[in-house]
Amino acid sequence: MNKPLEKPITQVTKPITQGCSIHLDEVCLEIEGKQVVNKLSLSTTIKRLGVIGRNGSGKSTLSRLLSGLIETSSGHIEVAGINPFKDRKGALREIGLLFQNPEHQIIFPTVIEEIAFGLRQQGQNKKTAEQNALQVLASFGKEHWQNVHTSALSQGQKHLVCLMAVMAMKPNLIILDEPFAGLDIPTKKQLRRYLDKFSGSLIHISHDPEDLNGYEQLLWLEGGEVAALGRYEEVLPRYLNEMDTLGDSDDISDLAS
Ligand SMILES: Nc1ncnc2c1ncn2[C@@H]1O[C@H](COP(=O)(O)OP(=O)(O)OP(=O)(O)O)[C@@H](O)[C@H]1O
Repeated sequence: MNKPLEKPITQVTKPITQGCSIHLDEVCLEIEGKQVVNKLSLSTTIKRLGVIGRNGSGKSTLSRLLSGLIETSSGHIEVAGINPFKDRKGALREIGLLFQNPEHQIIFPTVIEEIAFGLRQQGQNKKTAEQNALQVLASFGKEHWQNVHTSALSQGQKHLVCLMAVMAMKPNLIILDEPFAGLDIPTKKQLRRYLDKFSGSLIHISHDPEDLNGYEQLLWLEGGEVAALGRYEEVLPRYLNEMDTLGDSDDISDLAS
C-alpha cells in the first residue's frame, strides 16, 4: 500500500470549537535509518481530534512526539505554544498522555500515591499533592479507592486511575493512545463518559471508529504522513473504503519477503 491518497488537507481553517493549538511543520523522525514520520505538517485548534491509520502508520510515534517524550529529527512542533520536548515543565503542565496499557503507566502501590505523583512532578509538596489527588478522587466519586492497592484493580479500574492521574494535572490537552483496547463495552462506555466531561482538548488514537464517534475531526496517518485531516463525516468513509479494499488484498504477506 502506501500509495499516495487523495490530496491531503492539512489546514482546517474553521474549527467548530477552539481548543489547544497544535502546529506541526515538516516534522520528520528517523529511527534506526527508517523514516517513521515523514514531513508531517498540520495545524489545528480543534477540541476533539481522532487519529486513525493502519498498524505502523505512526500514530503512537506521533503521540510521543506531541507529548515531548521523543525529539524530532527535523521540523518543528508546537503544542499550546510550547515545544514539548524542549520545555519539559511546560509539557507536564499542558499535556497528559494516556497509554493503551495502564501497566505501562502505573508505578505506585496505592491509588492515592499514583495520582499524587504527577502533581509532585509539577512541583506540589507531598501534602498538597495528596489533598489535590483526594479531591480528584472525590470528583469521580472514588474517594474510597485512595488506599486501594493498584495491583488489586481490574483493567478498567486501572484505566480509570490513569485517567484520574492525568486529569489531576489539569492539562490543556490529553492524548489517548488506544485507551479502550481490550476493555469490555460497559467499562468503555463509562470511561468515554468521563472523557466527554473533560473540558480541554483530546487527541484520541483508535482503531475503532466507534470510539471516535462525535469527534469533530479525524487525522488519518499513512506511512508517517498525513493522508487526510478533515471532518469525521468526510474522512471516515474514505478511510473505511480504503481499509476494505486493502482487507481484500494480501499485503500482510509482504512482511515475509
Ligand atoms: N523504537 C523504535 N525502533 C524501531 N522502529 C520503531 C520504533 N518505534 C516505532 N518504530 C516503527 O515506526 C513505525 C510506526 O510505529 P507506531 O508504533 O507509531 O505505529 P502505530 O500507527 O501506532 O501502530 P499500531 O496501530 O500497530 O499501534 C513502525 O513501522 C514501527 O516499527
